[in-house]
Amino acid sequence: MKPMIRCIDLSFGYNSNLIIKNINLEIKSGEFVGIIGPNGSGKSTLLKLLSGVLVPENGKIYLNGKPLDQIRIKDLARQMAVVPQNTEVLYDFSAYEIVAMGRYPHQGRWNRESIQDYRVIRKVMKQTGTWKLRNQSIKSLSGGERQRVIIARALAQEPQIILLDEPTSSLDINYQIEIFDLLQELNRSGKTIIVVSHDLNLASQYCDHLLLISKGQIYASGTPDEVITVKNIRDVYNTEVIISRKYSGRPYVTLVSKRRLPEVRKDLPWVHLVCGGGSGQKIINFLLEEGYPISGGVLNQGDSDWQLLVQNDRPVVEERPFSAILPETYQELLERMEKADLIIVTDLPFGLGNLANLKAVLKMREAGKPVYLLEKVPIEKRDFTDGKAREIYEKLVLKGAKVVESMESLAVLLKKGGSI
Ligand SMILES: Nc1ncnc2c1ncn2[C@@H]1O[C@H](COP(=O)(O)OP(=O)(O)OP(=O)(O)O)[C@@H](O)[C@H]1O
Repeated sequence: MKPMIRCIDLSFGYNSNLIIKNINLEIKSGEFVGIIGPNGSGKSTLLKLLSGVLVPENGKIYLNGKPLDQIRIKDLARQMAVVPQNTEVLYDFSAYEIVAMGRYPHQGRWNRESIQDYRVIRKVMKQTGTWKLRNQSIKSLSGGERQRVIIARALAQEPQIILLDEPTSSLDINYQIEIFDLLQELNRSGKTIIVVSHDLNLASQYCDHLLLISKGQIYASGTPDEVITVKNIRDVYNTEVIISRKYSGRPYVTLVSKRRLPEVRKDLPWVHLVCGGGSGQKIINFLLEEGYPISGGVLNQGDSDWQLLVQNDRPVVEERPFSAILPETYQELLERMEKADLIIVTDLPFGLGNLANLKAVLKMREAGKPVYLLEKVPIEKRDFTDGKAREIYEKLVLKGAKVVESMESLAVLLKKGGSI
């Protein structure tokens, strides 16, 4: 599919100061794109270039294959609507009148409002929950209500694309969620949404694609999982964070004061985790927040536990997606496990592809390394190796590996020092 928006070598500066430097990007129809980045990195400037408010110094922008600078203003407004950062309205219009202004690209110079205009205005005001506010003065509305009216005005243009510059910046958390829910609904109904946001967690939760801007360039572009990583945030914001995936399944950023950063604490034992398929999420979150030095693996690239460890910059012994553990990876695993002070095995399913993990754990236990088996789901229910996994598991228990039934009791044991 052809991109809806395409930027080639885009550069722009106010005066002689280059703010946007050689940006190349493509946005497809139906995408929900978030533009994130620190203050002054150029997010609003990029949005203004995309909407044609600013003209690039160099490079080209195409909208549906046509150069943006060759599209007449009214035609552009039928395809693209903008919700600017400052939605302060100076005049005392009613909410209805504000939304009606969005119909201008569909009206001739002297045209009055038609039945069709009225129908669209009513539809978009109902869609945004603002119809009941239609006779109220825009000045009398709360920030959240006013923002929804401004979004309704954008929708009244009946555009394919809506660009929004920090639409939730002055809103409380309730309205923030409400606005992003509304954007999601609009996106699901087919609109392409491009939103600048300072809120990494809202952007991560709602957007399919993120552009992380740093010093006028795209530092990272991809899914929230690809972009929201400890390393990217450290590099671009110069800030330490912990990334977890507690509720939505999307990366969630927790800010950590540099003073109490639980960066790998040297006084805590090194924990190696054998996990996979999300079975390690809770324990990884706990260990990261407590500052344990941790590693994991063997994990297949792309696995959710692999993702969480990699996003948090922790060492992982990895294998290609869907590939079984190869002999050289097994060797690497043994070396990694040898360095650890203890090993935790979560209640992951075992198949022939990852059975070598369990073999390595047994080898370590035989050499005296403490091993904890976190077992909420019994091994019989997750053994897909015709009993081979169960056999190793039983040997492990015989050799003194400790079976722990809940994350909470494991946490208590670890706090006591973790030795068996
Ligand atoms: N009209 C202007 N004239 C001169 N410089 C400007 C103008 N608008 C923005 N700038 C400068 O361009 C740089 C990028 O600004 P921009 O508003 O695009 O950043 P941003 O990433 O949206 O920032 P923020 O998150 O603080 O809103 C900043 O250094 C800013 O001071």
